[in-house]
Amino acid sequence: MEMKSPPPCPSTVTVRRNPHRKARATPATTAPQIPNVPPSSSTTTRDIPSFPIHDILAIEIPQNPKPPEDPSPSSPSKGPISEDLKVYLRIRPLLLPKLLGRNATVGDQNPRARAKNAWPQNPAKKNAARDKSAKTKKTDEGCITVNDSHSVTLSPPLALKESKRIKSEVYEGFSHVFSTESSQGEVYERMVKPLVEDFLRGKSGMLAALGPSGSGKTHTVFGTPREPGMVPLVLQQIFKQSEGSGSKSRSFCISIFEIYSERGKGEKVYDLSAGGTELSMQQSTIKGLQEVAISDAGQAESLIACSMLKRATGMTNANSQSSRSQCIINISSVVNKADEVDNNAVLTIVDLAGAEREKRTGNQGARLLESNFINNTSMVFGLCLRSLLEHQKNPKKPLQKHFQNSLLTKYLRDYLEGKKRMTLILTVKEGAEDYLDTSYLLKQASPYMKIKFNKVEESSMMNGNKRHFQAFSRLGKPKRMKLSGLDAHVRVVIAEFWVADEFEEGQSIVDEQRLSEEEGSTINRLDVSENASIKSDSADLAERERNQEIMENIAKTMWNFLKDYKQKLEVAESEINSLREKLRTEETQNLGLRKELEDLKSCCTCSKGNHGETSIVEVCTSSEPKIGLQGYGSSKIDEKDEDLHSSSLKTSYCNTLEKWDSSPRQERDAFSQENGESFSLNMSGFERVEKEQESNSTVSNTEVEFVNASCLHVENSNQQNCQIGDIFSGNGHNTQDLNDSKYLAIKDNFSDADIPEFGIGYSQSHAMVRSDSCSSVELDQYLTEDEESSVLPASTKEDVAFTQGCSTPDVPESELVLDTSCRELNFEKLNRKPLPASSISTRDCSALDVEDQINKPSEFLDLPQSKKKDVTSTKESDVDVSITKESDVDVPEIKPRIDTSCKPEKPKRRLLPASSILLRDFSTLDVEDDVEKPKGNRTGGKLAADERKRTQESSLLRLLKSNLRL
Ligand SMILES: Nc1ncnc2c1ncn2[C@@H]1O[C@H](COP(=O)(O)OP(=O)(O)OP(=O)(O)O)[C@@H](O)[C@H]1O
Repeated sequence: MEMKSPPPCPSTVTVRRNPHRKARATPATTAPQIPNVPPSSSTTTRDIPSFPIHDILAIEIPQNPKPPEDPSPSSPSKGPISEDLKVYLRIRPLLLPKLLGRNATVGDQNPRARAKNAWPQNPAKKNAARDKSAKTKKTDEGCITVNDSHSVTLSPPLALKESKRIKSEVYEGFSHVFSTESSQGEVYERMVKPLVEDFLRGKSGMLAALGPSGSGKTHTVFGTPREPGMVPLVLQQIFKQSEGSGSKSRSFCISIFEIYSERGKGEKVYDLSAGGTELSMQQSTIKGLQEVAISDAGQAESLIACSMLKRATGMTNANSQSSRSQCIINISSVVNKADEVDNNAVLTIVDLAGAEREKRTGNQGARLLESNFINNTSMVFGLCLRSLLEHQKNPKKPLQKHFQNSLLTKYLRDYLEGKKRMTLILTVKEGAEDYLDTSYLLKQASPYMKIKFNKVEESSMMNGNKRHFQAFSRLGKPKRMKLSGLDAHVRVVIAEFWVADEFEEGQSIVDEQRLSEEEGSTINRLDVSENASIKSDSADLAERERNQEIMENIAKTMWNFLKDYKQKLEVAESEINSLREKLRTEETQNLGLRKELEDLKSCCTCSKGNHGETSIVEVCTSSEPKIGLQGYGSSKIDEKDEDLHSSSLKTSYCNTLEKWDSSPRQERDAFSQENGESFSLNMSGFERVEKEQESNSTVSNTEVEFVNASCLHVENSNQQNCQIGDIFSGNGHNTQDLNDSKYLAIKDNFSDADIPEFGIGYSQSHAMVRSDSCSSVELDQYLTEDEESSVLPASTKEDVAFTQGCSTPDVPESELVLDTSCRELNFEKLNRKPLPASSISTRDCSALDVEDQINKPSEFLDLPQSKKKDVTSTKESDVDVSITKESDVDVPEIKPRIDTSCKPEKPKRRLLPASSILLRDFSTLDVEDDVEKPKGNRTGGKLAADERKRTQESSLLRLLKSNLRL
């Protein structure tokens, strides 16, 4: 064994304390220099321990606070006590030439151990090399010395010390410092074995190796066949312990993958197991990562060896086989028996790619890009731990999410956030040329020793399913946030999707978690049952994640659909509101129109009430025969009535016309002449009542449906007898155009031989002619009802509406409205003051003195017969003749109304046509006066005629009185 005397104590030593850095003189506490023991054989090294002078020195100087005792490998867990992050430090020894091999790079070679060139050399060069070797030997004495098992002293190289006056620094607080002489076994025993035991007890853990390139990370983790690393030793320990216990209830799986960035284009995950391909990472889960079940350590070692052959490595100036990727190994234990108390756990071992300095490695091109990725990952890893430390120191300081910046930190998120226990091993090189790398690492990593883990006593169930359980939490929160705007029904529907698929497992986990919190001992049994399904859960994890994505898509789709539907509903509602507004407006307008219509109707009704009443033209000189024409108001006109008037009257009209036409013209003329004065009312152009009503709503027109005579010719003698004339239908005396003009001729023939001829004709088809002009009927016969039949033709009797109540011959209730709006009256030849009926509107005539009416036409009677013809031949004179009878009380109220819209020429003399007598409200009528008062020229002064006249008057008086009694 090669013994080496301890190096001379430096005058001043800088001891680095975490977090304080204080340089102080520690002459007595010089870090014990671990003898540079050649790693010949581990067995030899263990058999012959080195001189314990360092331990003795460490004991004598108790100034430094004693680091926390490392838990005994065999000591059980002390429960959920907060533990500090364990940080170990391993110092790689300077490699001997024989260990480096022929292919060793310059960086790997120790100048002292460099193989000499077998060929003879130039003496000058040989001397120069000797000098250089001597100088290098001086500088490579080492920059780091182990003070004790928990502290080291980092001494800058002489050049730096002289030039930059950098002082030595003491770094203490490590869980353990493995000197260059420490073997793999020792490292395992002190550092990894506690993790393995916890792992076998169901505690998950992680071991991560950090350090500069070539510092021995890979060597520590994987080792060599001769010096197996931590992974092989873990596997050996696992199977050894399992075999020792004789229990086959536990099975183990191993998975290995790497995170690599080729040429710095991005991080990728590769499965390093057999048949492994590129993988993808979602959140903290590697999708498709193979877990290979292992049954013994040899199988596992061969598997790891094969995996390491696939790992990305490269040659740099710092390391001939420099790792270019982050390698992660997961060893999981699965408990097969339900009654097994032990828990399931995962032990993760991470071999990080070493940080590199460009000057040191000399990387260029793709290698330099890899260096950037490696350094970036190391930096992110350190930032996460620093953030965790600061967060633990000051809880108000939020925990930064640096883990998002690299896949490695994403995968190790739970560890980097202090949720799982983690162990770090820092590897450094003792060479002086590695001072900067070592110093940088120690400065950065030494504070991590203050990191604490408060919840390391998690159950295996929680460990194994925590991520799974958190996945449920992460699954639910964002969806519920998104679905917060949905109504309850949709939420229920979506929740059913979740519940149906995932709630069963989640609920069981939740229940068991609750039980684990409430019942500490019972949780293990539940864990056993849960652990039985852990393997299937992990196998179904990908499927559940896929279901999760599907459900998220469904939720998004439903959300978008409901959003669009809501918008459409809003639009529809707005349209409905607008339509409602329009409807209200229309209703208000409609109401207004209705009111206006009602007003108009009421006005019309009033007018109709005044004028639309049943009008009856009853012209009779005695009770029988009576010729009455009933007219209806506009509202009461129907086809029946129309037919009545049209057909019946037409018949009579035609008959009359026949009679009239058949009579010789001379006779007619003679008749007119014989009757002396007569007046004619020329009424023409009456339209149907309905048309008139529609056109101008002239009530008077509507009331005279049946009296649409173009001309009303009343021939009246000067006799004072009631004039019961003939209403001749025809175009005046000319009967050529019967439709256009008609005559209403009331002829009062006072001669006994003469029979009053009464004819009413109205335009077009409605014509009524009661004419007996050609026949003479005695007045007695006329007045006698029995004789009526003989006087009146059958047709006439049928066609004419009789009003039985009217016994007063000359006092019928009638209303004569003469509309002269379109009347064309020819009064040019009216020299004898004829009073045309058309010129008289009886509508608003409140009263009319019958006497005057009877008396005044006397002048008209003086007209020559030719003049009369001219007057009565006027065509198209619109005359409203309304003859209304409301009561049989003979109080004639003649309401002549003259529509002056056309302002016809006012007749010089008023003639009182029979049609102008408004019998409506005819309250009083003094027949005697009527008989007596008529003035006019009597054409004949025969005594016999007077006698008959008196007889006639007396008869009429009797008749009138009888009617009045009725
Ligand atoms: N403790 C040790 N004892 C003996 N040899 C060691 C020790 N540590 C490392 N080595 C050797 O040093 C060389 C580099 O070690 P290693 O490859 O493990 O460094 P590294 O930190 O992994 O480098 P990189 O980060 O570049 O991968 C290897 O040849 C290895 O055998």
